[in-house]
Amino acid sequence: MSARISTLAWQKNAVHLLDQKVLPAEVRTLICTRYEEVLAAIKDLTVRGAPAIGVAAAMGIALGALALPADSSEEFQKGFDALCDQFAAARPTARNLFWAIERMKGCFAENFRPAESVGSIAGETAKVRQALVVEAQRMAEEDVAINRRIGQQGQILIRDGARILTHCNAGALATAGYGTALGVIRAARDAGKQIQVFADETRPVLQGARLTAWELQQENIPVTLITDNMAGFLMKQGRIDCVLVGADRIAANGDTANKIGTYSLAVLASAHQIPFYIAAPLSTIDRQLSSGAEIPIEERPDEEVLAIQGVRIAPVGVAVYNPAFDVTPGCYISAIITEAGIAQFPYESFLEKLFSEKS
Ligand SMILES: CSC[C@H]1O[C@H](OP(=O)(O)O)[C@H](O)[C@@H]1O
Repeated sequence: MSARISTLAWQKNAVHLLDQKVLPAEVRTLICTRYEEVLAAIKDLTVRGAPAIGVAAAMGIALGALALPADSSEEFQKGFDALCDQFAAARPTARNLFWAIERMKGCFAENFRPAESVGSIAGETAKVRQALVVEAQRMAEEDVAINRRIGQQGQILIRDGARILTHCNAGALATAGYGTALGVIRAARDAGKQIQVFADETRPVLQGARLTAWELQQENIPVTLITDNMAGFLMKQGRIDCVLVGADRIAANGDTANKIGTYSLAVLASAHQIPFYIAAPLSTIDRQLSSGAEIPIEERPDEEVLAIQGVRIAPVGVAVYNPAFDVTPGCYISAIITEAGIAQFPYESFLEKLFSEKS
């Protein structure tokens, strides 16, 4: 077994982030001592993946709160709210980012009592600052436990000998550990099932080629790298038994936003009668959205399409379109695997049932 991949960690009032921009060529940790560094790391994909950016934002907010000026209760509250607003603007699609910020706001509200006098402000804010650190660390631990439960739930869908196609990276690197889609793969492996994975390279920034292939190799899980345009050919050859991917935001009707290219895979899987599975924690589900039409789709810098790891591959001046996600309608999704159980179409009722059973 490889050493556990440490995607992110809180250590001695600093946030340690495995720098995913340089994997697999280099295994480098970015040590953030200021919240601005965590914020920048979310924006530039140093840390990425819906659950991972949620936990990273929580740790970034806790880090920022340690340095908030507090000459008065109002100043401290305003500073905290501004911190949360900055992280909420980092990336628009992953529901987990906003879910994590809401958790941190709840922790603040639960622990902060406006000081009666200037003299007591220090004591008041010290308590809140520590509570936020504890909450961020708790979210990281909870995420790993949730992913393990997703793995246990989902592995029953994976037969012995299964050939699984995955897209992007929904592994330990996209979470606080263990992974969602790759968590199901780990659980199936641990249940003694012989599986093999086909990993889409996932343009433009190659999370599949650089991250999923590397992550599975660390644990000797058989993985074959393919380019994104090969998936249909393998399905036609009868070499894929199921598609298994993560998610960034799931609407109440099961419509799911995930890395660009996921929708194409879902349509191809449907055309070939291949099961198409989403693995995601309940914190990815946005019950306020009735359908995927309302999910904000992030558009990212042209440079991600124009170059690969800094090497230009397109002519200067060419127009670029770079949506980071697409939305797969629930009718193309065979099952949504969560820590509370497996939902199937029609998703409104199934997902509501999972939430009610969890609470
Ligand atoms: C377990 S969620 C992983 C999810 O996030 C990825 O997007 P990005 O790498 O841009 O953060 C991708 O959509 C994955 O499926």
